[in-house]
Amino acid sequence: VVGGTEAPARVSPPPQVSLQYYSGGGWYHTCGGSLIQRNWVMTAAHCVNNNLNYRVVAGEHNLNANEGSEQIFSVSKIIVHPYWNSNNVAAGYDIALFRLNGYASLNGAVQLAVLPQEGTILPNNYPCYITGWGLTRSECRGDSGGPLHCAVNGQYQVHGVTSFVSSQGCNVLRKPTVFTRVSAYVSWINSDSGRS
Ligand SMILES: CC(C)C[C@H](NC(=O)[C@H](CCCC[NH3+])NC(=O)C(F)(F)F)C(=O)Nc1ccc(C(C)C)cc1
Repeated sequence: VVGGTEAPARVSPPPQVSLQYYSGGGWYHTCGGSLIQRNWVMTAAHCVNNNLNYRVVAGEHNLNANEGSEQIFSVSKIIVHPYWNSNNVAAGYDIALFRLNGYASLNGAVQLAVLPQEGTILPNNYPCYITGWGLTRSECRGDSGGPLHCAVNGQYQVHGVTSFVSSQGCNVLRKPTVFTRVSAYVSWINSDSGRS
């Protein structure tokens, strides 16, 4: 995130998770995600590389410190939207679901995302914010897949999944960040993640 501020610890705990991959003996943050059920995470399809071994960390605040609130899960299943085409991010469908090998405990640091009503489109200039551990200067890489939080009737909902920015970088005039509109995928999410 460019021009952001550190999240107030433990205040309105976001459903933000860190998606990490294993390489050369260590785990690396690669994308954000949102906890949508105790054992399901929603992220961007462009975050998925089938050659990588992933884990999900919920209750993460400082990536480089163990703060005691972290809950770490391996991933038992990855569902990428069937229409996702990695050669055409502009076409959309940049959304994927990770099933966790366990159930997150919900507490002060770990909460579920509230998804919007199917089809909801917020008015222009509606105030929303993004969270993530992405880079804060050159690119914003690492924020991909993370949540766009918008308050509706006093309740924060995850309306977007961070998808892409201009190839000139993250904070370019007249080149807005593009999010996958979650409300267009609510039935797909509910059917694939076994939600009622
Ligand atoms: C150096 C970085 C900033 C390049 C930039 N990267 C991105 O936008 C990446 C991944 C995009 C998925 C497609 N591979 N996403 C992000 O950085 C995110 F904004 F999500 F955090 C990009 O590819 N942008 C892009 C890609 C395709 C288009 C088509 C619409 C032409 C436009 C911009």
